[in-house]
Amino acid sequence: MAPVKRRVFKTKKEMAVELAKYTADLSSKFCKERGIFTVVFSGGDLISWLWKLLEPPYIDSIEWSKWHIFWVDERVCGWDDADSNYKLAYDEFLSKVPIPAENIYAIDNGLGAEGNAELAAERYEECLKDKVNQNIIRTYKSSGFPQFDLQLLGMGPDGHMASLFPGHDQINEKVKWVTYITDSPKPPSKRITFTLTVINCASYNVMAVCDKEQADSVEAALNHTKDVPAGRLTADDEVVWFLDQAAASKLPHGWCSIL
Ligand SMILES: O=C1O[C@H](COP(=O)(O)O)[C@@H](O)[C@H](O)[C@H]1O
Repeated sequence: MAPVKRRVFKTKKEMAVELAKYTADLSSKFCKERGIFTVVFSGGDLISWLWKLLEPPYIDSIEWSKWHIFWVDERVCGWDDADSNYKLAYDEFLSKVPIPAENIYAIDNGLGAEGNAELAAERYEECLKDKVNQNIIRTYKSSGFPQFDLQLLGMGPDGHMASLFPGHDQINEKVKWVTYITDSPKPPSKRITFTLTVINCASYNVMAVCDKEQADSVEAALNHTKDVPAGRLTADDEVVWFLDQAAASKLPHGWCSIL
C-alpha cells in the first residue's frame, strides 16, 4: 500500500506554497513521461489554496496545455449556480490558466440544471470511460478502473471527502466509477461523486485540510480512532496530507511533525 505522509505547516500560506511545488513537480513528471497530466479537483476550500500556481514561476513554466481536469464530486446544478464546484474552480483558477477548454470535463450542464443526479452520475462515468478509451486517463493495473495522476482533495469537519459522507451507503459502492446522493447532509442535497475505489486508484492523492474545526476528523482519519470516509484514503504511489497547524492540533506530535 502507498505510504500515507503528512506535512504540517504553520500557516495556510506556507501550505499553499508547498502544495504548488508538489503539484508542479508532478505536472513536470507526467508531462515528460506521457505528455498528459490528469488532475482531479474537489470543491470547497481546496481551490483557494491553489493561488500560488497562478504566480511566477509556475504560471509560466507549467505545461498547461497538457493538463486534463476532472472533478471528484459535483453538486447537481447548472454551471452558473453558486453551488457548482465547476464554477468555483473556473472563477478562481481555470479562467486564469491556459488549459484548453476541451480538456476540462465538467458535469453535464443540462442534467445538472434539471437536478437529475442519477443520470448526471451515469453521464460522468461515460465521460471517464471515453477518456480511458482515448488513452487520456490511464487504468489501474488490470482492474480496468481509471487511474488519475493527481487528485487534489479536501475534507469536511465530519470527515467526508468528495461526496462520500459518514453513515451513507455510497462509500460501499464497489462496481460503479461515479455514484450519486440525493440526501447529502451538507447542502445541496443532490451530488455526484467518484466512488472510493476510483479515488483510491489514483497515483497521487493530496488531502489538504486547514482550521481547527477539522482537527477532530483529521485525528480520527489519520489515527483511525473513528471510521470516517477520509480515513480510508489510499493511493497507488503516495498519499500526502497537507495540514495547517490548527488542523493538526489534535495529532500526537502537533504542528511540528513534518512527514
Ligand atoms: O461539499 C464539499 O465538501 C468537501 C470539503 O469542503 P471544505 O469546504 O470543507 O473544504 C469538498 O472536498 C467537496 O469537493 C465538496 O463538494
